[in-house]
Amino acid sequence: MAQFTRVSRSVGLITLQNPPVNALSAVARQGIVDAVKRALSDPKVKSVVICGQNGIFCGGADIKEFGTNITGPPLVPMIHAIEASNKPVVAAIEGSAFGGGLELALGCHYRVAHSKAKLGLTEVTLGLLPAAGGTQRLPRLIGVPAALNLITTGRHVTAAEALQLGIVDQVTDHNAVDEAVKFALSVAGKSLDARRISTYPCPCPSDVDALFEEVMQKVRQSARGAIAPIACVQAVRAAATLPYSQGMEREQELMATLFTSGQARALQYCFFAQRAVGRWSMPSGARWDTSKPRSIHKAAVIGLGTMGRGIAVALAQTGLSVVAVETQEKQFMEAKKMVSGMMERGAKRHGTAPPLDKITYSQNIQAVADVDLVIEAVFEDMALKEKVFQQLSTICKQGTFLCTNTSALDVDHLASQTRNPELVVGMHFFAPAHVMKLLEVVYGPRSSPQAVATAMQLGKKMGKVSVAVGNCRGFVGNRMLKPYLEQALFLLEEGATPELVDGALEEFGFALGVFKMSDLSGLDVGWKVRKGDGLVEPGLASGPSARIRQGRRYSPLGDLLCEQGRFGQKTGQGWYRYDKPGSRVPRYDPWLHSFLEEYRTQHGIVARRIDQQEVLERCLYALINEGFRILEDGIAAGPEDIDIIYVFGYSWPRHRGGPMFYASMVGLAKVLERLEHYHQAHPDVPYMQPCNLLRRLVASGSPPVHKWKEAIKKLRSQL
Ligand SMILES: CC(C)(COP(=O)(O)OP(=O)(O)OC[C@H]1O[C@@H](n2cnc3c(N)ncnc32)[C@H](O)[C@@H]1OP(=O)(O)O)[C@@H](O)C(=O)NCCC(=O)NCCSC(=O)C[C@@H](O)CCCCCCCCCCCCC(=O)O
Repeated sequence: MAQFTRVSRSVGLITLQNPPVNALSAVARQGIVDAVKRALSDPKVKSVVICGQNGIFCGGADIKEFGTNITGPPLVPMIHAIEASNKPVVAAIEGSAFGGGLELALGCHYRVAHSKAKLGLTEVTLGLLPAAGGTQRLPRLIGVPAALNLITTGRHVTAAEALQLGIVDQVTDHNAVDEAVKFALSVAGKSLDARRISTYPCPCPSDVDALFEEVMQKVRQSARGAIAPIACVQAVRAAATLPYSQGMEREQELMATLFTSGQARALQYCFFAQRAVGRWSMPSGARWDTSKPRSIHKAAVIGLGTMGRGIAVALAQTGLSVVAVETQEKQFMEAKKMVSGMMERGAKRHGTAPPLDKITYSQNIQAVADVDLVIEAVFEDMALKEKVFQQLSTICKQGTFLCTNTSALDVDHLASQTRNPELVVGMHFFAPAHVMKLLEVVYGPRSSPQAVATAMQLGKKMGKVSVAVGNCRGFVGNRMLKPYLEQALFLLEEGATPELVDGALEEFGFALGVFKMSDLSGLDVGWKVRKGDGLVEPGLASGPSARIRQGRRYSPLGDLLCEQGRFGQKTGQGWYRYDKPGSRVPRYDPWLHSFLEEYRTQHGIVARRIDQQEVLERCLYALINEGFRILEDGIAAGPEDIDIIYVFGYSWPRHRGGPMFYASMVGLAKVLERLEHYHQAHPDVPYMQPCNLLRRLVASGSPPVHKWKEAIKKLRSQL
């Protein structure tokens, strides 16, 4: 797990060998300890280089070991031994040096990085802090403000930035190991007194208290309830105010609290879930590893509204040739300008050239005749989409994949409009499409495994986290959103306010509560869908039947707001009031509160006191219950798929691990009991009726979330 060789006569080369990322597992740590001992005791070795095999230095501690009984030599003394060595040790950093990997490099006396390498103390993203001396060495090396920035965000820095910050001593475009060996030869025999970072004083601004107070305030605001960033600040504060050994003690103390926390479990679950969703499977048995994607060189986007523009930019940024089609003159001219602007701003941020020449624009759909894949992004209207798919089926060359960016409509029905339904899949992007990381790839019963594999691969190329899901109304994300939104409206009817409901959800960790989010997306979007579903009845009718539609409880509150022209931010009024149309800061709206009171009086509802716990239980458990139904129906292959969709697409707080993980943390029996309670209280709300799968999981002893897939398979086979 760590190979020792002698190179250039006097350099001991230690190569970490733990594929795929050279994580510091117990065996790897033992390997390093043994190799270092060997290097230090070999009189022919005058200096040492540590590198990783296969072009990656080290991905840090082995996350799979967390939560198990950790054996093997601990990291901290191992790194101390390297730092204390009287022979110079040089880290040769290629690929990545993350977490414990960078901490290992900081224990070395010198660091040489390849120009393409990335470095970072990423522990905070896993609910931890850099506990192998990272919080104590980095501020001593680069100063408190820069270290705080890196440690509290887990941000990756390029080799160039690392050089500028002083994290590395040299950056090379050549082979980093060869360069590190040359470097090691040049420093052999030199004094190491000034190279042991733990002995450095911590460079600190004069008013430490004010600095940390300010940083803590900022971190608390952006952490949305996550505890690790706060512990990171506390640990760096120890570096700034205590001698190194006491700082190390504080680092360990803080790590001990984080290490066993539910948040760390949730964040580490998300890390693995994000990778697991790439290993997709379909109920037909088709899988990621047996389905070969086709290469896409040229793609088209049909419809250059908000979504189409974002998709065109995202495609062009991957280097594909893109044909962007918009048939309406006014929209066409506006879209061309907007798309160029979006690409220019993106390029400026990344310091690259905008890929303007990658896109050709046309007002004629015939322009897509020779593309390999089309993404239709016209208005969300089935009749219009049907027409587009019929046209595409005749215009496009043989074998072109036809994708729809619908957010809820029936992908299989669209496939039925074409000659080759096996080439049709949904690619559901989230707005803004060139920014949001999530992509739902929706397969219908006739979609071929190759079409799914191609869409998944294209998503990956676009930098998206792609999740393959089955075809149903709203797919996974929007289907689960419906009961969540519905509960929020029922709570308003019963006595809550938008401020109370949003406050509870934001305290839980959502970036925006449900009403602020609705104002942002536009209330008219859902209104149009409800009209299409025959749910909207104009006017403020009274009597018990006014709040029943299609045999179930219905709240017309959203419809009533839309009738008043209150569409949210864009009209300056929605669930909140805004200073002017397009403003983003929601303000308390006395009109809305009187309107709610009037509404309750009209319907004979006596407002009652609703607390935050009821808000969370009703909104979140209704959403989770639908998640179980989705698993039961086979629309999502496993809980990880749902959780990743919610974390990346719906701002579910990552430190809570996604809705299904959260349910497992709360306890399935508790979720079931609360759903039963609310269903009894509201028998006319079918979403509150506990799903069979949830009942059966509870009956089978509430297996942990990573065993649900297996349990569901078993339950299915028993039917
Ligand atoms: C490295 C990457 C950038 C590579 O990306 P790439 O896209 O190439 O590949 P993948 O991401 O797909 O990964 C491939 C494969 O490898 C798995 N993997 C990746 N990293 C790790 C890892 N660190 N450990 C294990 N496995 C890993 C990944 O899951 C994939 O496999 P899969 O089967 O899932 O497909 C990228 O992978 C990446 O970013 N990795 C994570 C980097 C990272 O964040 N590292 C930090 C790790 S945490 C750490 O280092 C902590 C340190 O500070 C050490 C602290 C010492 C702690 C000691 C314990 C103290 C206990 C104290 C408490 C005591 C309590 C008490 O008192 O009782």
